[in-house]
Amino acid sequence: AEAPAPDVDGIVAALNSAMANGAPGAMARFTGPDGVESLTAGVRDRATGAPMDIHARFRIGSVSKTFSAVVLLQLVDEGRLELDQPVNRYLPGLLPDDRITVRHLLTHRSGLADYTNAMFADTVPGFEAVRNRVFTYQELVDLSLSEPRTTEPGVAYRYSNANFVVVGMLIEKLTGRPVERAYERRIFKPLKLRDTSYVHPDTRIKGLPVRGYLHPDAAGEPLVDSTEQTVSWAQSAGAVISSPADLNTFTSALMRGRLLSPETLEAMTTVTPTDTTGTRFYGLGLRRYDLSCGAQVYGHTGTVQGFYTYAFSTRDGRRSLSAVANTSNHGAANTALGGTLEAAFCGPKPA
Ligand SMILES: C[C@@H](NC(=O)[C@@H](C)NC(=O)CCCC[C@H](NC(=O)C[NH3+])C(=O)[O-])C(=O)O
Repeated sequence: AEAPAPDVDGIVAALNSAMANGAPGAMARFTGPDGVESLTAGVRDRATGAPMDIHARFRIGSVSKTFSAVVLLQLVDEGRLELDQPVNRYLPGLLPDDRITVRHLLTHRSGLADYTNAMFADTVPGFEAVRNRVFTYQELVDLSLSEPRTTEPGVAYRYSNANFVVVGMLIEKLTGRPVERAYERRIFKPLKLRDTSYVHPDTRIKGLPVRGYLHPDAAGEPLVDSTEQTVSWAQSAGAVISSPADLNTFTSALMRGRLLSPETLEAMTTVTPTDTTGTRFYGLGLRRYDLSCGAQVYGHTGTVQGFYTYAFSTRDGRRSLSAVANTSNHGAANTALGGTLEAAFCGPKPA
């Protein structure tokens, strides 16, 4: 059946709802067979009042995990490593358990603890303590290993940033270059993602920035401008900067098979449930959301101080939606922004 046209009013309503729940601004960009819809609401800068701008750049958080997964899977396609081999075969002595495989990292089934839970237990103090820090990959792995494993390898899905820190270490070991070189040569340049960059540990967003605002835990406390930070606590798990159009291009090109072999893309999109709702799944560095109309969309969400992002595409790559709100730790705003997915991919709600 032909896909429904996007519900543009529904997308706008979701952006306004994100603002009603604490986001200074929000925007969404949909690409489909009938063209592009670019929608903005509110401001990208509270101090100047500059309106949200569809060409502005922002921190995409864990959508970076999909970029990292693509690079590692390209190395699998090139025969440089195998998914079911132990991580320790490629990074000798790194992990205390030889049973943890490369696939366990990409599926969040390694059991490596997520050090960000402790790091950001107190949102603003935690952020201020690390916003200008530069961590080595090893320091982040050590933070993870200082906490107990969360599952026996392969037994259960336990989301952890540590998994994609190790993915970054694998990329640098196998390519002999910093991870940003791999992103640039293998994804940014071939897809002409001119608004997309990996500038760690630089703290600035180059080009036209969306400024991000962090809500303190205590209600009523003023927002914190969290735009400038190293994101060194995440790196290959969350430090990419991009734009709505580049995220549309990336998710569509990925699903169209422009970045990986058919077999590896098939492996990437082979998912298991992440919860009991029957609508949320994870493959290899990739989420699948099953929407109310039956549409299945593939991509990732991203949470980094001051920014919440969705970047999803249909399996055929013909339709894609990217959306961002410039606040992060107001769950209601994040859920409201998620309404853009239903509106974009399912069309108007039946009357
Ligand atoms: C879950 C999300 N993961 C990511 O994007 C990664 C990079 N971010 C995190 O793990 C959250 C870090 C804390 C954010 C902070 N929260 C707190 O400080 C809570 N006390 C904030 O909301 O900005 C994803 O995969 O979609």
